[in-house]
Amino acid sequence: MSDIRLEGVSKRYGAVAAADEVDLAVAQGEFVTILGPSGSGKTTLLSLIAGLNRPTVGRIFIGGRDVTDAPAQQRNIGLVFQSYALFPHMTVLENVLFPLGVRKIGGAAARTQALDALKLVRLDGLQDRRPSQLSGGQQQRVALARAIVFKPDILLLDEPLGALDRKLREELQVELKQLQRSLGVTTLLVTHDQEEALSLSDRIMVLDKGRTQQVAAPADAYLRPANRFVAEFLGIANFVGLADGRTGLVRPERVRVAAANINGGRPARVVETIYLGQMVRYHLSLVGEAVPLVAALPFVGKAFAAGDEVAVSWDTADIWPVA
Ligand SMILES: Nc1ncnc2c1ncn2[C@@H]1O[C@H](COP(=O)(O)OP(=O)(O)OP(=O)(O)O)[C@@H](O)[C@H]1O
Repeated sequence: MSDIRLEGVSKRYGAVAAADEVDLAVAQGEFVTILGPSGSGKTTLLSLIAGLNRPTVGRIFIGGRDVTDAPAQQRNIGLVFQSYALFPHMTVLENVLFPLGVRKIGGAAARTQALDALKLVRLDGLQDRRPSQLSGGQQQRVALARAIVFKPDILLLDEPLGALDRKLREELQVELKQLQRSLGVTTLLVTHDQEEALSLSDRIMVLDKGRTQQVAAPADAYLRPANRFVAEFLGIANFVGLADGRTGLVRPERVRVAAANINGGRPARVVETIYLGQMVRYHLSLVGEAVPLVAALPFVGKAFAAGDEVAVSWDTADIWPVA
């Protein structure tokens, strides 16, 4: 049974369809990420599921129950936003106790539950501090503890790591994934960060202008995108002409680059070499066709330089036709 189900959900603001006939089924315990550019309707979808907003048409089901007209407080959902939205005058513990109080859970039981949640997000020992005495990453952990402390059926996360620097963000991504898996809580995450979506999720949903472009496992969407928009949104996309007149996608990791005089391939010139640490990225131009091409290869101590003539090739199995 699906834990979250959207059936033909639309949300219109005048002429703008922030959500446009969206269907989605999220399984119990699944981690689905909603990905799309700014204004594509990601936050709108979360707010409809949370009950902070009503769809113009369509139905929303949680745990098989039609909640389309149910108020937010009847949905047992944990929410985390990019702005931590902690209560500044309360301690960490009081912040985490808050949703329990709302649910009439108090006393020693509540305290134990809150301290357990703080332990899960690795904040044990900091319960008496105020939010202003915590780092951004710690504050977001408090927000996460507050969202899980009452054992929600569903966790909705709207750009929860958006305000953090890259390194901390990557650390918290791993923690978030582990926490989600250990709790087994059905989770919907909103992000505009492709890497975050690809690395964290069981499935991703790509949105554009309120419409679903694709719902698929990360590797599927990356290598077999439903259309050109998804291909370009999920990473660097090389488009090559196919013999039958169609266009094919080849991802940079699937492009081989060799010295020009070695075993065939198509002649190309290196336009730019970008060293990325473990990887090196070549911006290439196919000779005679002026077709730009990007290749990403593991860096093994030696790289081609701008101006070098090289030979590029790829396996036909690595080409995906796109509309
Ligand atoms: N209350 C509102 N009134 C009018 N239009 C709105 C309202 N809320 C959202 N919209 C519009 O709906 C569309 C989708 O907005 P939404 O915030 O869901 O996008 P998003 O993908 O979350 O964007 P971002 O990544 O920038 O947060 C946008 O065109 C936005 O301007």
